[in-house]
Amino acid sequence: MEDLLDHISAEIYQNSYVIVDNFIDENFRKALLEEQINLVNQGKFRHAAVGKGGQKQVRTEIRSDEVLWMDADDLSPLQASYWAKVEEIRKVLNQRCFLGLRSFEGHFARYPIGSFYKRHLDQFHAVPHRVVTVILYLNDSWTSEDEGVLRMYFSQEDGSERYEDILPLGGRLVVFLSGEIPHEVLPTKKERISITGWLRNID
Ligand SMILES: O=C(O)CCC(=O)C(=O)O
Ligand SMILES: [Fe+2]
Repeated sequence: MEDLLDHISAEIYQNSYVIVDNFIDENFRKALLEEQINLVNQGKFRHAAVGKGGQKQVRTEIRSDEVLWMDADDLSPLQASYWAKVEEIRKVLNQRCFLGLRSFEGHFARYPIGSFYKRHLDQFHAVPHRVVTVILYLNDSWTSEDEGVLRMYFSQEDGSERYEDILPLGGRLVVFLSGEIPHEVLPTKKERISITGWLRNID
């Protein structure tokens, strides 16, 4: 974990994003996935909203995933174990990148077949406190035919833009600066399961 934390902080510092494969081992991934599927089956997931506070609304033309927010005071042992790993990332990013990260918030996400999340930034006027986005994919298998990629956009020095498509491979962790990298989830052809969270500069 030490080397990995070094790697994550160095990449965030230099490139504003990092992708780590096999961030969790297969047994842990399968257990988290099973727990999440049970919660889905219990009807606990809701259409995700966009915006914040009074502005919050379900806009399925912008995002059509379903989410369940994690309750920091009521985490299952598996969730607590993932939370602890994110806590390590939070600390190393503060030490090496001076990001002043104070807390984490996160939700489970389920993208049913055909769902997507249009291009956006995770940090904007309504949610200014999200500094670092942390996504963990839990899917059993994924190929390019399943689509549903995370597309991240990068502006280049000549003013043009390039993008990179990231498959939501199980065990893969994606970390990036919430206010710097516009991204979207392209329509998925297979149910797509993940945990998305944000390290914030408030408590
Ligand atoms: O699941 C993903 O790949 C990205 C999700 C996302 O952009 C978000 O929830 O803000
Ligand atoms: Fe996002």
